[in-house]
Amino acid sequence: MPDCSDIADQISDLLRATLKKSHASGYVVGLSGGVDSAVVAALCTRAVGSSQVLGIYMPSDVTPPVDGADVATLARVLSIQVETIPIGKIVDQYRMIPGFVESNYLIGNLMARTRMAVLYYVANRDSFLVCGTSNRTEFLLGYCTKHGDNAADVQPIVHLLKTDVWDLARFLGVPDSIISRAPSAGLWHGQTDEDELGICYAEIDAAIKSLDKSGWSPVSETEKKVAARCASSLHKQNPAPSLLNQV
Ligand SMILES: Nc1ncnc2c1ncn2[C@@H]1O[C@H](COP(=O)(O)OP(=O)(O)OC[C@H]2O[C@@H]([n+]3cccc(C(=O)O)c3)[C@H](O)[C@@H]2O)[C@@H](O)[C@H]1O
Ligand SMILES: Nc1ncnc2c1ncn2[C@@H]1O[C@H](COP(=O)(O)OP(=O)(O)OP(=O)(O)O)[C@@H](O)[C@H]1O
Ligand SMILES: [Mg+2]
Repeated sequence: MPDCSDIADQISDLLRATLKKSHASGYVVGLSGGVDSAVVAALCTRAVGSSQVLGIYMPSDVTPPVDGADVATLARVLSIQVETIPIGKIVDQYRMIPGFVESNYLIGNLMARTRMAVLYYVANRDSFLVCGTSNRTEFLLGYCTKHGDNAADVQPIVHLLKTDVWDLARFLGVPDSIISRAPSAGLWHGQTDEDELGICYAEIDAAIKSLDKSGWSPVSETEKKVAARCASSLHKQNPAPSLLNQV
């Protein structure tokens, strides 16, 4: 991977150019206490200044208090404003759907889409853009809620693997408590990315690098698993199939 300083400069250029072209007033970022959103908030601050960055912390009924503490530490370090918008009661309203089925999976995806709706509400309210936090590993694996946490106006770190995001976090001075925590979507108690995916990020990223080199011809079992997951979630990356181009 190129030098972190070059990467941060390139991303800052993208963020400045996107904001200028849009005539928007700043960036809104969903802050979870996790490393992806922390890195994105740090990059936005570096690019456009802390007064043009607004963090939104959206705890649910299953959010551990440590997340809020890490968000507060990050806000202090970056000197950015953070609004807390709890989503528990909003998500609860979905239970009024006739025949509602209670499951971590269904509620989890509703939470991710609720956070997306809140971020766009704030963007509309303040004439801001929603800054995305997807990294290349989760983008390729489709490890995200479609039209939920992957929905944004700009995706500054989507070309970086998760292991590269950790390097960039260290370079940017993201607090250690955030860098050292296990990645989690936080959609249910005890959820971690690596448990749900069944492979650790170091192995996934090594497989992606090897696939990049071989032109995506998988050899090892891990490469086969990763490639299969990527193939089955391509619909999350591509525009919805339509006949538009045939008109
Ligand atoms: N072939 C196809 N062509 C077009 N569309 C297709 C499709 N197959 C499914 N779909 C659509 O996609 C839907 C399934 O996708 P989706 O709704 O995303 O749901 P799905 O991929 O099943 O679940 C989301 C996964 O991402 C994880 N997640 C979510 C949010 C945040 C994070 C995080 O790391 O922070 C992780 C979550 O824990 C879960 O494992 C289907 O219900 C259908 O509407
Ligand atoms: N409690 C929350 N409050 C605000 N935004 C959230 C919350 N939970 C998730 N999000 C948003 O959803 C995004 C996707 O979550 P994801 O877990 O992939 O990233 P992360 O929490 O920043 O880092 P990590 O993957 O290491 O946990 C977050 O980056 C953030 O923008
Ligand atoms: Mg997280």
